[in-house]
Amino acid sequence: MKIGIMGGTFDPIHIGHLVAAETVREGLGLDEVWFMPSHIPPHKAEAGFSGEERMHMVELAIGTQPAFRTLDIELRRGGVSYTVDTMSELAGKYPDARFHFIIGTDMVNYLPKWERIEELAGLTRFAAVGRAGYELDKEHLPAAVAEVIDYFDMPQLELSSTEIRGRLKKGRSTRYLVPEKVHDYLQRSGSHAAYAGTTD
Ligand SMILES: Nc1ncnc2c1ncn2[C@@H]1O[C@H](COP(=O)(O)OP(=O)(O)OP(=O)(O)O)[C@@H](O)[C@H]1O
Ligand SMILES: O=C(O)c1ccc[n+]([C@@H]2O[C@H](COP(=O)([O-])O)[C@@H](O)[C@H]2O)c1
Repeated sequence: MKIGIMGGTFDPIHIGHLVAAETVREGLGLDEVWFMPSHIPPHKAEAGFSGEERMHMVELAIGTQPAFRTLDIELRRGGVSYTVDTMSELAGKYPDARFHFIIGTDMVNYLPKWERIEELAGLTRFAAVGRAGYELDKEHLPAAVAEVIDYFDMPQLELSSTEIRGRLKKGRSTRYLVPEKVHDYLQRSGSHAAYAGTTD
């Protein structure tokens, strides 16, 4: 089995995440992509939506693609979600699977700062998808890391969860930027009000 792991904070999930996952699924001929919300992201502020809410929105978002699944391993483990801990747990649980961890090119230059990155590079390959404004730059990476990165072009979507949260805060529309069911959930859950006091 060839499995893509789409890790993220998903605060909330948006169409950029889905296009990234679909691009790599097709490009590598993956059997499945597992969407994995982090508990506490290693290098950024804690999410505004709870883990339960973020997972629920991921479920709503991936509903119609049979190759997409959710993975709650990091939410269940708790604490800071270091990818190396997750991938070594997955390697033990699924010895026959080959994993491809999907990241935007914004994350690539930053890989050397990831927890125990050389160990992680022995546990998974990375599939980097083009993110608007970020060129892939493998030259500054340690060889062991550069070797395990595959690159895929995707339509550039200049979109982030930060943009979605900003819109929610201002009461602006998020329709079409997130899947319809996520949009409806955000409307119903009163998240405009929930985000009114946050700072980003
Ligand atoms: N528009 C996009 N195009 C390509 N990749 C993306 C896009 N948005 C996010 N990603 C990638 O998806 C993964 C998970 O992203 P994450 O959940 O942190 O979303 P984000 O939009 O970057 O969030 P935030 O704005 O809160 O930092 C990361 O590897 C990120 O690079
Ligand atoms: O393990 C690390 O040190 C590490 C550092 C930064 C990001 N990650 C993972 O990369 C994925 C995308 O991160 P983020 O912060 O954009 O949500 C998510 O699964 C994070 O847990 C992992």
